[in-house]
Amino acid sequence: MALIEIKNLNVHFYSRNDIVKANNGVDLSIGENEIVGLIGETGCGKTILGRAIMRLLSPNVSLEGSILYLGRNILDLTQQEIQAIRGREIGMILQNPAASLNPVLPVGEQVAEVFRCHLGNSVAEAEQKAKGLFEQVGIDPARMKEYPHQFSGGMKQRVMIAIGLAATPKLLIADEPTKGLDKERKWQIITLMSDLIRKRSVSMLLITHDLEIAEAICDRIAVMYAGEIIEIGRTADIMQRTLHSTTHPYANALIHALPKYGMMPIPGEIPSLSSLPSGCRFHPRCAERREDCSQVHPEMREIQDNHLVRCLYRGVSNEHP
Ligand SMILES: Nc1ncnc2c1ncn2[C@@H]1O[C@H](COP(=O)(O)OP(=O)(O)OP(=O)(O)O)[C@@H](O)[C@H]1O
Ligand code: NI
Repeated sequence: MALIEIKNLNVHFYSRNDIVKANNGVDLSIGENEIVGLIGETGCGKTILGRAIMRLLSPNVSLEGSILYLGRNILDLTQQEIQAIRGREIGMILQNPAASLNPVLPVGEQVAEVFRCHLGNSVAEAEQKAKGLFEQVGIDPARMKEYPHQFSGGMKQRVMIAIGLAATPKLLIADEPTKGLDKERKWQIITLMSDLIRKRSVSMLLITHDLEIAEAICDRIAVMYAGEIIEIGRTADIMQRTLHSTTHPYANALIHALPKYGMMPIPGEIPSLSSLPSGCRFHPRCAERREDCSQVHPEMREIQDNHLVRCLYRGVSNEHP
């Protein structure tokens, strides 16, 4: 059984003037010991998907579909039930570490708290375990008494990783864990995270803009566009540049936007989630669009083993007539 099985998830926000369709018909599974990357341009709905799994969404939301966690639908759980899962079985590292840490509590306390509250450890046990964890994430335990403002961005991110992993959850949702870090720190953090996760057999949903990071550590990659998953498959199959005929034109464009592949900007504008384009949502920006792409909304199609693409023409034998 998959750890997480998301089926036909719709997450829509209702405001006075419009409906923001942040997630549309999302299907995604995460297996045990698996790292899945969720990539896509800003505003496409990645964070919302992560927050939906944790049921951390504002009250103006409408949720449809299901998110099965070990067979139980998270969307049907009571507040009490979901609270027992949050932090304990599913951990989350939020996008902004500065805002997620408590500014008036020493960092050591914030890690020890997880052991006390979620695992019922005594104060002494919790402190001991927190100390061990600080060593594992590369922070001198002597700094446990310090406050978040005394830490650099990279060090704060290490504290967040310690908090996220303290209870050894089954799944860690990491939302842009390397945002704002320089290149060297970015790779330090990502290597640290993937090592700790693999060692503890934790699965991870890694939300990122950074395709190179996703390529380096993910088993599979899901590409999101305008609230939909438009391609999902094994990392090597997604990143395979020479197989253009099997990669979604949008995923292709993302790959070619990487500095090492020519830094080609993607033309056109990111669509608004409150007025989505007809047909294929990418068609207004797609260099390969055909006539019916503006009318027919493509379904996900398996074009290779475990590789699905939402495009009318990819992988179809008459592609180059
Ligand atoms: N409570 C809300 N009410 C209305 N719209 C919302 C709400 N929360 C998020 N949105 C909208 O949902 C869309 C998707 O946001 P989301 O944060 O998931 O994007 P993202 O892919 O994570 O982008 P980024 O890469 O910039 O973090 C955005 O257009 C955002 O404005
Ligand atoms: Ni986000």
